[in-house]
Amino acid sequence: MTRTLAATPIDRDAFAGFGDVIETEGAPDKIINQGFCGRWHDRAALDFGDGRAGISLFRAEPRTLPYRLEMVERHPLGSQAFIPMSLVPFLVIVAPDVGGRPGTPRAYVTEPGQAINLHRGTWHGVLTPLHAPGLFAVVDRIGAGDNLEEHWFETPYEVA
Ligand SMILES: NC(=O)N[C@@H](O)C(=O)O
Ligand code: NI
Repeated sequence: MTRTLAATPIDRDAFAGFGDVIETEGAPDKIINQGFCGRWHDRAALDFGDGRAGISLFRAEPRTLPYRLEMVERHPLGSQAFIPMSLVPFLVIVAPDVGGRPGTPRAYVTEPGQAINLHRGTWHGVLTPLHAPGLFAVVDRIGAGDNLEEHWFETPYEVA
């Protein structure tokens, strides 16, 4: 048995309680490099607590919809940003915290060129590409301590 969860286009305001949508939206904050480059400056709330920032590369198998969501996780000690290395959409699943457990998840699909940053402690599905090559830069906390808490749903969701 599963529960259905509809994926919708990601909305910056709806996502704000969970994280940041990182994109070249509107005019750049600065024009740099002799006018050849626009800078959309400081677009995510990064938080690494007592650790440090790390950049890792993830190559994840693309998934297809409907996607079976069995687990969400959270990183209590730091934020985590998913930055696709190709201009393709990916699936982002987050959930509110309800008394230390995830509430009803929300599923979003990004636009090509968008990246996301999950705020510290946000319940989320693991990195979920929808298209090859599934290559992402991930900016998250490097440091001591247990920075991973998982929650396995008794009844999985079918994300479509
Ligand atoms: N485990 C790991 O490094 N990645 C997860 O945190 C994830 O959200 O994909
Ligand atoms: Ni994670």
